Amino acid sequence: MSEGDTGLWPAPAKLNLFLHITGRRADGYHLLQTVFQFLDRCDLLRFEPRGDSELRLHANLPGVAAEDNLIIRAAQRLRAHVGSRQGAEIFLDKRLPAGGGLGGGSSDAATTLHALNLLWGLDLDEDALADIGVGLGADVPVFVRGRAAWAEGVGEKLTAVDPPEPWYAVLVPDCAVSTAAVFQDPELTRDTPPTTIPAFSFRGGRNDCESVVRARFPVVGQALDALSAHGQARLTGTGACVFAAFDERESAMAALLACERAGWQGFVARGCNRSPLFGRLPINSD
Ligand SMILES: C[C@@](CO)(OP(=O)(O)O)[C@H](O)COP(=O)(O)OP(=O)(O)OC[C@H]1O[C@@H](n2ccc(N)nc2=O)[C@H](O)[C@@H]1O
Ligand SMILES: Nc1ncnc2c1ncn2[C@@H]1O[C@H](COP(=O)(O)OP(=O)(O)O)[C@@H](O)[C@H]1O
Repeated sequence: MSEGDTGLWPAPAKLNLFLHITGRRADGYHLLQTVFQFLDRCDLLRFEPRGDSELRLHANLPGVAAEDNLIIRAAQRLRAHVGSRQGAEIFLDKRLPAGGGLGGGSSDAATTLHALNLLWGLDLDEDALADIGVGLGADVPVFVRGRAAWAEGVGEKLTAVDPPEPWYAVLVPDCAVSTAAVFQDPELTRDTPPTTIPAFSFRGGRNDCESVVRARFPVVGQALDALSAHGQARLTGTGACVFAAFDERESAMAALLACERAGWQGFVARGCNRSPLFGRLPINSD
């Protein structure tokens, strides 16, 4: 798929600018406070109608069966919600690392909900799509709504915010971090006192998962240390990706190049408070 193809739908990455764990629900899920901001780095999807009820996925994502892919699961939930049996041919050009804390799977699901809502003429509003999305994962609603957000609860209670939109150098350590394993670790900090939006500085911020991830996945700690030589390095989500913010693209590129010379892989991307998906959608384009 080439980016000039007008039939392409972007599914952007996100960063967690900070992540505090403030408690735990009776069902074991953790209560969080976090800020989500999008990146202009995206997976690309294409959707074509079918004359039958088949949902077919063509994806360059080895290791994830089509029926487990959040794209197919999103399409099935959407159909179940409206009682439709419409089919689709779906193409995924996976560009974001999977399982890196960049939310690519959740973002693919959100883009699928918006695109099939349009393709199938369902006319569901954003609230309905976000409700369908939260059943797929706590991160899906923020991608459906497409606005940088302060998030609470398990990540589904969203308040739109407008942090600075810096350039980020992102390192992608060669390891997959299991979100469930991090949340099960007895050493995890679970009692950070809740803070408020006005009290929070969008420039800084701590990730409560960092010490557990450093202990379990030394390569992530090494990536944080490598990037720390150039800026304030943080973990996104439960990792494995780490990032640092820069005012200028050139500074982010210089940091990335220095890390690449030391053997790391990564990319530079711009922070966006409006999801790149909004450039594609006919709704909410105010
Ligand atoms: C913590 C975040 C921050 O963005 O991490 P990343 O996935 O982005 O790294 C996300 O909210 C993750 O959301 P998501 O990736 O959808 O997690 P899920 O699949 O719903 O949950 C995976 C497992 O993690 C644990 N879990 C997840 C979220 C949460 N608030 N509390 C939890 O305890 C649960 O054990 C759950 O079984
Ligand atoms: N479309 C998809 N893209 C990426 N991962 C997917 C997708 N569908 C299902 N998955 C599964 O979800 C897991 C988490 O994916 P992802 O959202 O990329 O990471 P994270 O939750 O760390 O931000 C992957 O390891 C993979 O097993």
